[in-house]
Amino acid sequence: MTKAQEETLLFTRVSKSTQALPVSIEDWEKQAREILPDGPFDYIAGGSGAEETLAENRRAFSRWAIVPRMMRDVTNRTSAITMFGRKLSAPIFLAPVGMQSIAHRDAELATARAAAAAGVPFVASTVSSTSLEQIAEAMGAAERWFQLYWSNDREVSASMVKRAEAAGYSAIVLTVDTVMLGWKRRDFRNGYSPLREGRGLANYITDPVFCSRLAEVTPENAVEEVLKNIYHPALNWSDIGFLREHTRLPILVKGLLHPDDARLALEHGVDGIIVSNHGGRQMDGAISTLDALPAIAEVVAGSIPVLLDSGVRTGADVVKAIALGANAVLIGRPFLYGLAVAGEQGVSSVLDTLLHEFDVAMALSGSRSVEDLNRSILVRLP
Ligand SMILES: Cc1cc2nc3c(=O)[nH]c(=O)nc-3n(C[C@H](O)[C@H](O)[C@H](O)COP(=O)(O)O)c2cc1C
Ligand SMILES: O=C(O)C(=O)c1ccccc1
Repeated sequence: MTKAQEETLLFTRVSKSTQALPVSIEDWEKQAREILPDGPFDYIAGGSGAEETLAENRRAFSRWAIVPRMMRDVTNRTSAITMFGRKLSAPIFLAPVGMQSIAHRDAELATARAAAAAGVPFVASTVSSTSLEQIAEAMGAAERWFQLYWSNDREVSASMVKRAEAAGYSAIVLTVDTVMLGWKRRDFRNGYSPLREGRGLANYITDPVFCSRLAEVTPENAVEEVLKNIYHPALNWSDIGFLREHTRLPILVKGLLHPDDARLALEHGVDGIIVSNHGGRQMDGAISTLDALPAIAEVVAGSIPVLLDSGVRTGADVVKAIALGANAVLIGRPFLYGLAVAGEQGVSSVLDTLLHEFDVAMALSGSRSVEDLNRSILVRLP
């Protein structure tokens, strides 16, 4: 980029920022709080228990400082990566988030369109407000993965995975940290349960196997049956074998924090790991993901992709996670705040900011590519 081009970029950004849209995630969150009722806002923003892990996820990023390198000619740089043989424009994904209609009426369709436009992969949740086929249609050929919540009735799991494969999803993300729902005080206080409200039914009531299990397909019956399946404490490593028999797609497990579990994931032929504590919404008191990452990256040693989520908010956060061994990161709440405040445009704006921040952070830390980022530019603060 020439100096003139850079000035133009900066100038457009400055003139754009005179519009009403927020610039920082903190500001997006503030506006979302103003727009949304307490129930949905607290459901999105909150964590489980005393919300210690929720806070710890952010603190962990502050405990690492970037020690940037200079004089490295960062004119020609790229944030592109390759994962499962596919080229992605940046190491940034939208995390699976269910029931997006609680944030905005356009729900997942708005998010999926914004993701497709930005070239950022979208991970569709099992408990989406719109079906995986509708989401696929909104995305055209853009990269999408499907997140599976295991069902006790595993034929339901198999059916959803088959549908995802048919609808052009290119990986399956099995979430393993939610065998039951986390203990969320804010939701008890607000008496709020979007699942009970029937916000996450779309993939279930469009599923032939799921529907065949209902005496009659009514929203009430569907909600009861979903609640029965969402509680699946029997989930264990042997279930990976069952999934493998039903799909040719790469299988990632989401929610690992222990290096011994990473070892087991490799033994069971998993294709990728997402280091996650569910954004501090499941096991409160759990280790932050940034603290859990190095030991897992060491076990995996580059043999399969390792992704991280929970607390990623800025371009510098992305640099830190990658320098500590992640191949990519996912963001959850930030895009939801964008969605709540301004629908598709809000998600686009949050993504645009994060992608540019990452590019600037990479360049200013002295890196030309994602592969250039490593431990040598980080120090752990006392
Ligand atoms: C409102 C909400 C709904 C979520 N729903 C799902 C879900 O359906 N499936 C899943 O695997 N994770 C779900 N998550 C967890 C996210 O995928 C992700 O792990 C987490 O939001 C990352 O942390 P962050 O919000 O700090 O970026 C949800 C998170 C939020 C905030
Ligand atoms: O809210 C969540 O974090 C979540 O993952 C979830 C899980 C099951 C049903 C609804 C939401």
